[in-house]
Amino acid sequence: MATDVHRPVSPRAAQAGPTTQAGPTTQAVPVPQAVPVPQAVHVDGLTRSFDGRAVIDRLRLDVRPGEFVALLGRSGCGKSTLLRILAGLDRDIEGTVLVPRRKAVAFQAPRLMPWKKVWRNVLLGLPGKPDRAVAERALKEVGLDHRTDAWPKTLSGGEAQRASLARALVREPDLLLLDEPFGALDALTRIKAQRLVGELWQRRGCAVLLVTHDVEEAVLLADRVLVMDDGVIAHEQRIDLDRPRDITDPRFAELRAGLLERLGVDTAAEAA
Ligand SMILES: Nc1ncnc2c1ncn2[C@@H]1O[C@H](COP(=O)(O)OP(=O)(O)OP(=O)(O)O)[C@@H](O)[C@H]1O
Repeated sequence: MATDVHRPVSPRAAQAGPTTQAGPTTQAVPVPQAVPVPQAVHVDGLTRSFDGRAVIDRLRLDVRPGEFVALLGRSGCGKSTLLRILAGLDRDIEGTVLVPRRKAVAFQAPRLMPWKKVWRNVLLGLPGKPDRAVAERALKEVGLDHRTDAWPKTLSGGEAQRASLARALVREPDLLLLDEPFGALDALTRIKAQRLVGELWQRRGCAVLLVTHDVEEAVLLADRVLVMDDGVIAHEQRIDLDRPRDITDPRFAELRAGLLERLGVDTAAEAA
């Protein structure tokens, strides 16, 4: 797997390491290079400051190839900032960030170009001549091939989000970064979209990092749930449930309650 290095890393640091503690900061190198690493994501000593305030503070994180990781945390704790850094959209950082070259990102807003038909939106930014068949295959995978020639403004919210997912899939990512992709969807469409992402992940085998506010969604989909606080990964919970997951399973409820507690939500008050 070809890897983008956003900062230098020693061969030792590129090995699998602990995931929840901060490490030393390294010097910046402007040119990304390809190196083989055993992780889909390796972050060490990552710091990102805005106006002198470190929103991310010597953060450490590893994600294995093919692993599904969900990232929770209170509003403003830096989840989207971390995702943008992993996507290569923000390079004003200190520390080490290694991510696969093949990565794709989908945001809460589908970000489709209104003047391009759905299939052309799916291929947006891909090098080479647009190949409609490639777009059609991805649209079929997300159940949207019947809207191949539609204009974005005629899509429902759920359809637009599926088009956005198709755009991510055509990149054949080793790492799929999802920033609240279901946040704007109604409850039923959201459940369908969650299922779809779960299926796509199992079929594609890529690593996924999902930023969400929804604890249930995190427990439903992820192998591991991380809670971000004070600029670091403050808590990590492995989800040891078989798939497909049953939200009525008492263990599911237990994991959900434990995470809510970590997030400072009073579950007794919630149940009342
Ligand atoms: N470009 C920027 N300039 C200044 N401050 C910023 C910038 N981008 C993010 N921040 C600040 O960094 C902090 C983290 O923002 P971020 O969007 O990463 O939080 P988040 O955890 O994703 O929040 P939410 O869950 O509400 O989406 C916030 O205090 C935000 O105001």
